[in-house]
Amino acid sequence: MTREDEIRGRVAAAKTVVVKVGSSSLTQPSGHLDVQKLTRLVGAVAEARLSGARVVLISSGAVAAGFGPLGFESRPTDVATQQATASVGQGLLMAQYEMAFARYGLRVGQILITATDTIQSQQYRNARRTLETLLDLGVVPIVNENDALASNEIRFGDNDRLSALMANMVRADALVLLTDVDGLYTAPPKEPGARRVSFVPDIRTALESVRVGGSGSGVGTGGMVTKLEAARIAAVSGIPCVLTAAQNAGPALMGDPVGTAFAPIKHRGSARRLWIKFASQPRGTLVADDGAAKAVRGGRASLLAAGVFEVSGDFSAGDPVWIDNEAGEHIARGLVSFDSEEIPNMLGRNTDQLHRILGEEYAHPLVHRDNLVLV
Ligand SMILES: Nc1ncnc2c1ncn2[C@@H]1O[C@H](COP(=O)(O)OP(=O)(O)O)[C@@H](O)[C@H]1O
Ligand SMILES: N[C@@H](CCC(=O)OP(=O)(O)O)C(=O)O
Repeated sequence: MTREDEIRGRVAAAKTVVVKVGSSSLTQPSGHLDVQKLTRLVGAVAEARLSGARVVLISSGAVAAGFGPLGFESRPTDVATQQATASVGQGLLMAQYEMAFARYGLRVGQILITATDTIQSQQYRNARRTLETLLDLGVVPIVNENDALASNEIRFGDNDRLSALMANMVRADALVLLTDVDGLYTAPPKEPGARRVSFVPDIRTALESVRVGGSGSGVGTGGMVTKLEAARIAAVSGIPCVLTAAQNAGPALMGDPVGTAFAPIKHRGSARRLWIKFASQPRGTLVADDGAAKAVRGGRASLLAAGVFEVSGDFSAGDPVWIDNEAGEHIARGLVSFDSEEIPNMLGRNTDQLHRILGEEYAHPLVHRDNLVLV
């Protein structure tokens, strides 16, 4: 058996699988929602579900479903109107999914998610618990970014990365990315001579032999760039990934050699840490002295106030921050345990001093090692 066959086999045997479908696979050429395409996709997902897999569907398409009913000729371009359109379209999109899955006797549940909602450990655990419970109940969770509320800077930006993060969160055995091309090509598919790549053994070196571009459809957002990012997040999370056209959803889920398969390059790491690494948008910086930087780089140390001499940014306890070294290089990111105003008083003080001068609640690391990832 080749390595590719093994990866395809793992996708077919997945107990939990995350399937992501992009706007370009759910829309007509005009950009409006294409109910037939959605219905066909649901057929493939329902079949996997009814054969025993737990399936999470990450679906774009809220803006596509909303702009027609609002009387717009085309997809709006300004953020506020896009967000309002998504708010209208999300309900319409879910109504179509509910109807389509009901034909198979399946229930769906909606989850709308934003980066900031899920970066703090409490919310992360809540999201994870809700997803697990939905899956235990046999429901197909349908996830989209919370477009109506997410502000531009903190958006995941597209659903590709979100799908890989969700695959992590639910500890999926496979990720299937569905789009409007039948796989990764050696160059943007419109270019003459571009060929489909059927297997990527190591995503870290894939970009040496392929050229990727942005969205070709005008309705998608990330193009192949964000799909490869998603495949990379999956690969470093130990999750096999297949990228193919939405029409191939059924065969892809059954392990047939369609699209592009990406091999995982690591065993499964800590899902929580990967989430911090890939989903967080740091809101400030703690500058560590040489000793603390070395300890953090070593991999198992928390960042103590004693080893930090500078803080910048405006953040609250639980927010993500950069940890920089004295040369100003980012060495790690982590979730900080104190508000930015509390930290100046703590800098350079050891745990005893913090306890004595500021009180017990300050005698803790600025960033606990469980909430810290190296970059
Ligand atoms: N090397 C490549 N291989 C395949 N597709 C590519 C490549 N470079 C750019 N693309 C473009 O990426 C598009 C898919 O991304 P996108 O439109 O964002 O889809 P979705 O809405 O499914 O997220 C394809 O239609 C294609 O035009
Ligand atoms: N969340 C947005 C879509 C984001 C988007 O276009 O993503 P994608 O088509 O996956 O590149 C929506 O539902 O319209």
